[in-house]
Amino acid sequence: MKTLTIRRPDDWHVHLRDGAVLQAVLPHTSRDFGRAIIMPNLVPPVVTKADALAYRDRIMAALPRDHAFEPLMTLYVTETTDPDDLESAFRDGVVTAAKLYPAGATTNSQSGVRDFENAMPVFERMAAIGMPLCLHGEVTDPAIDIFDREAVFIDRVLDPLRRRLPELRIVMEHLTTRDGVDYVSGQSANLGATITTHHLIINRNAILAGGIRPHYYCLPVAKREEHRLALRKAATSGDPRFFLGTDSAPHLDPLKECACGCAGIFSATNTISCLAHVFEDEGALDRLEAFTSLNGPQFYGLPANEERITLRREDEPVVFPSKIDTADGPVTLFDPMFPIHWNVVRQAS
Ligand SMILES: NC(=O)N[C@@H](CC(=O)O)C(=O)O
Ligand SMILES: [Zn+2]
Ligand SMILES: [Zn+2]
Repeated sequence: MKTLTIRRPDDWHVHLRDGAVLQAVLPHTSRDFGRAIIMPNLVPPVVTKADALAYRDRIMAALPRDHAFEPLMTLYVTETTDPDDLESAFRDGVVTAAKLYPAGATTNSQSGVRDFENAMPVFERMAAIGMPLCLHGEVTDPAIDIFDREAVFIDRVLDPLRRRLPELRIVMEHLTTRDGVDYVSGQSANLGATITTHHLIINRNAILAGGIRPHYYCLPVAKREEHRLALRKAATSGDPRFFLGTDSAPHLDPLKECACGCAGIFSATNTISCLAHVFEDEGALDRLEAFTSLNGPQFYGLPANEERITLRREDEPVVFPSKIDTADGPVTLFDPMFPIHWNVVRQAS
């Protein structure tokens, strides 16, 4: 039987939410991942050091006792973020990065930044103290086609910001296009990108296959097949600029299965199994560890996890639940639409 042992992965972009959903989804992340960058787009968002401390406490309180997991907190940048509070949160190790949402770009981004000029003092402080900036990289101009919003963001926002503040460390989150892969590949320093599991597996057809399929809708929206292929090449290349950020983003089923469904795909439960399938398909199982466990810590200046996990290729497909239950209702799990044979071997606890 085929097995693969790798350093314990980290998730460099995850939504854990709060309350009953946090309680239900956290074990799915903390079981397989050693650390994760925790997105701050709660309602209201995590904007101050005090908010981040309180949210971290709620996460730790929800953590199963036998899971060793470190949440790496982030602050949500607004036009009124206080650079001193942000610096203090970073220097005290309360937060690892700050997250910028263009206002209106995605779920709970209404408190985000409208005019980037107003966030420049925050970016300058971050550059000075070496604090990474995570970007939701899509323009919000309604005149721009939704499938072009990432590529236009790179031209209009990311590249000018990089020229103005080349020392600012930036992560282009959930990259979805060949344009993004090409841009990141062409930069020599201070730029990395996360790639989700689902963008390596689906293209935009999945959202509209025989009907509208809300559980394949996320932002940035999945693009054409040529973009998926570029993402697969980047993720499986071993290039240290690309690393895993699952963007596992749970929404209760009724909020997705409706006339104006929320964006977000919940994938924490089967992400590692899906990734092993993708890397095997690409003949790159030997580079899975770089993508899931080495490149991210290297970008963030952290040591790789010392623990290991073992994956085993089962003869029979591994069965995952189609939904998980929370006290607030069900959340549908990402279905990759192929049989999954790779399983994370669970240690008896
Ligand atoms: N990715 C998504 O489709 N949704 C995320 C927000 C985000 O990461 O943009 C969410 O919070 O639900
Ligand atoms: Zn986003
Ligand atoms: Zn996200």
